[in-house]
Amino acid sequence: MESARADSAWPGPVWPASARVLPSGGLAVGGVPLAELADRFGTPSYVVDEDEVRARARAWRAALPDADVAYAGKAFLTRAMVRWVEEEGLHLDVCSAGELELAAHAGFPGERVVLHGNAKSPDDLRTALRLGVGRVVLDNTGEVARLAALVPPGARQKVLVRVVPGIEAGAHAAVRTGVEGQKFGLSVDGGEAADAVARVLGQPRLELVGLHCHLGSQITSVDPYLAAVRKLVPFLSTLRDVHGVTFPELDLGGGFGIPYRDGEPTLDPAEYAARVRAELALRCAHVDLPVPRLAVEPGRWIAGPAGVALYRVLAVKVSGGRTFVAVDGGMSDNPRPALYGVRYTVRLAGRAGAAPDRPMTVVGRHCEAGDVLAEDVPLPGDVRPGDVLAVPASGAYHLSMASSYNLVGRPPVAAVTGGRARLLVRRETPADLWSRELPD
Ligand SMILES: Cc1ncc(COP(=O)(O)O)c(C=O)c1O
Ligand SMILES: N[C@@H](CCCC[NH3+])C(=O)O
Repeated sequence: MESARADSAWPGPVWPASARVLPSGGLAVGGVPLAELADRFGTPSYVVDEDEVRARARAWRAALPDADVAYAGKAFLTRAMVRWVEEEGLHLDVCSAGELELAAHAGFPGERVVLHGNAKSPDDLRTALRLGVGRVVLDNTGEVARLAALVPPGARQKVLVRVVPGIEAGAHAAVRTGVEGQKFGLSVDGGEAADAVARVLGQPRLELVGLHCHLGSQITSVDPYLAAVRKLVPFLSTLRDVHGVTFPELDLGGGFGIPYRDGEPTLDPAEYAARVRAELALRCAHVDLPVPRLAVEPGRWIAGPAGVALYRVLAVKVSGGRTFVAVDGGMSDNPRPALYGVRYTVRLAGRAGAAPDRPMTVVGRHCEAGDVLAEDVPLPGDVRPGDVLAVPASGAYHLSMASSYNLVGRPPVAAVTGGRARLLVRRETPADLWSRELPD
């Protein structure tokens, strides 16, 4: 293998820190050339840089050593990922019995798991109790009695109540969960949150340890989190006045944004920690409340920048004055451009040094015109079938949102570290796809 060396101009912040341009012009991540990975594991495929995941998990632990940092598994979850975040001392946020079972199978301690969901099924709740999850976040009033009825006599389940602070934050309407009038949580202003708290306090088998809110996703400023503190601390003070109780925990959720293209902002954990801590201390002092222990739930911020998606170019054509580069994946492995209009960076993996001098539109192989991976991105004019394209910031909400559309099969995941690659998840095969069908 060629030895990797740094290049001054790029790779930039949208790539894993280990990304290097090799003397041949190829791009390597984790010490492994991406073109080599494309040959070995096929395309499309996802590559995840283990060291990047671990470094990002550590950045949150270092910023908030006295808080619980729960990795939001919905962003990207495999057994290896569960082990990495467990070893880095994180907690884990799950939102289904499936994610919970996977975490348990990978040996993640139940006590460090928090279960979310606006519509938890009886199976979700039973599995949570069976596996001994540390916290269940209640999201509707009906759930209070449903959960309490499942807790065995003599036991108590720790819970939080998810509240809606009425704060607008997040990159797209579909991922704004702190505003009124959407499906998550219980409104502070509307009185539903106070009602739920009263109900939980009336359930001897539930132990209410605090409030939870999650504002939304891809948030790049700390300001909305400060606004959440300013909203929730007075509410905690009212609850103390009404019920005579104070709660030891406050979970402010996740949503921390990352860059998808050069020059885009990211949220800095150290800045978040300093400003949120200061605001919390100040607001609690104002109303004479003990400062609760903080919890945060980064998903995208930890997994996103660690992932690179690889595609092989199948066709290049000019049509209607535009150049289309068609690849062997698409909206089945990355629905995010279609869902949220996200714009990605694209480079040639094998000829990374070639000047990206023409705007081209990278499209997938699926049966709809909206199957566009990257619109008008600069690529070298001589891009041709057989070239491998690398798309950074593909670690979060790619595999976890992949589908079997057109029975193309979901891509494999290869982990890289220290110049070695290993397959974590194999490619979904046609047999996997039709094996669930019953005989006629
Ligand atoms: C409750 C909760 N916590 C954490 C997250 C993680 O979000 P992100 O990946 O944007 O950090 C989500 C998803 O938005 C969520 O719903
Ligand atoms: N799935 C979204 C984010 C939603 C986060 C989960 N609550 C994305 O791809 O950006």
